[in-house]
Amino acid sequence: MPDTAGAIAAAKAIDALLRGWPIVISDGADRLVLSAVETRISETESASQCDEMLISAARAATLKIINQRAAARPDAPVMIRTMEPLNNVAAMAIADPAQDLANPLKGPFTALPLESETIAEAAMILARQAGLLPAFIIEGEETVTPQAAITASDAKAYGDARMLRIAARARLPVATSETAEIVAFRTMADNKEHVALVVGERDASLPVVRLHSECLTGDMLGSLKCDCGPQLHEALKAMSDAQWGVLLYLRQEGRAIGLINKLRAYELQDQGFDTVEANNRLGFATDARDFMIAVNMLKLLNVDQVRLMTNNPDKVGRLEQGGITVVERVPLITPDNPYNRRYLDTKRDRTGHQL
Ligand SMILES: Nc1nc2c(ncn2[C@@H]2O[C@H](COP(=O)(O)OP(=O)(O)OP(=O)(O)O)[C@@H](O)[C@H]2O)c(=O)[nH]1
Ligand SMILES: [Zn+2]
Repeated sequence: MPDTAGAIAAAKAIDALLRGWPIVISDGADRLVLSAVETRISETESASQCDEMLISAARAATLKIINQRAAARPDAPVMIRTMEPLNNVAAMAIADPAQDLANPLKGPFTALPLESETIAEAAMILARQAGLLPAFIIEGEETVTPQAAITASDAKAYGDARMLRIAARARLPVATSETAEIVAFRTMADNKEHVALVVGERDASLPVVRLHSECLTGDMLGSLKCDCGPQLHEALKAMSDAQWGVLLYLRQEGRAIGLINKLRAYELQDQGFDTVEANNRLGFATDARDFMIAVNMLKLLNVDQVRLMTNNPDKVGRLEQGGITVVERVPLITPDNPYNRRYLDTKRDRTGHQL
């Protein structure tokens, strides 16, 4: 059964974090009151200073802070204390790797024992779901009033792909096919409007299917840094050439770290890091996408066998795990250019793309 109460608590917590309000995350005996560094608003002067922060393992490694809790897993978030109280600007410099070159000297810090790894990890999940940098200020219980309360396990209920349903469908003639239908999905677990375009007339043949993750820069602005725009158009053309096909337009911008964090990753790429290193340095997984959303969209469309257009074997594996049979993988190779060559090389060499 989908966890409705958990999803509601998570949605409220994410909303509060985006507004700069403190939240409380609890887990059994432990609780932590925290605000996202990026949006934190301090209502009173006394609340504006802080000396404890929760940061990602990757960020701690970059700042050369060793997790001092012997039992902690190497990728567990790290709690730090600064010598001097910090204001929001100084806290942001600790949180954001983009400022490292301009502002290399930070600290000294002490790593504190992490009372609850589960709470710390829940905070990291909420930051990613909110599209915020995964860095938090620990607030004093007596100085702030939390605006949302959530348990660590509720954080994991957010985005539960099972809560998806078809909300609207309509004919949508497009440039590559006059017989296309758009199907929009709604989920109460997040506020993302995922969409499918069913191209052509459904028949007994296996559909060509493309899972396309949102890329504002590539899809809309013609960015040359990635292959998304050309892949989108190539896929639509392939679907009209075949008898029919289904394009899923998944609202997982930046491999699900959100547009702003993706642009932060671009800033790091301008400094020399590749797409994988940039994600990791920001404190995110290399690929944070949840393909169960795609699985459930296909099931709601009564599509359970596909010819999948992708170069990414991980997409094939994740669809199969969800119960969709990938009868064939159809490569989707688009021309490279001087701006996306390194990105494509990294996909081939580090994330197993067959390019
Ligand atoms: N975080 C991050 N996301 C990126 C970057 N470049 C592109 N993206 C995102 O990556 C996603 C690309 O998704 P897809 O083309 O569906 O997937 P893929 O894993 O490349 O696999 P293919 O099916 O072979 O294209 C989009 O959400 C883009 O916004 C980057 O440098 N950093
Ligand atoms: Zn792109």
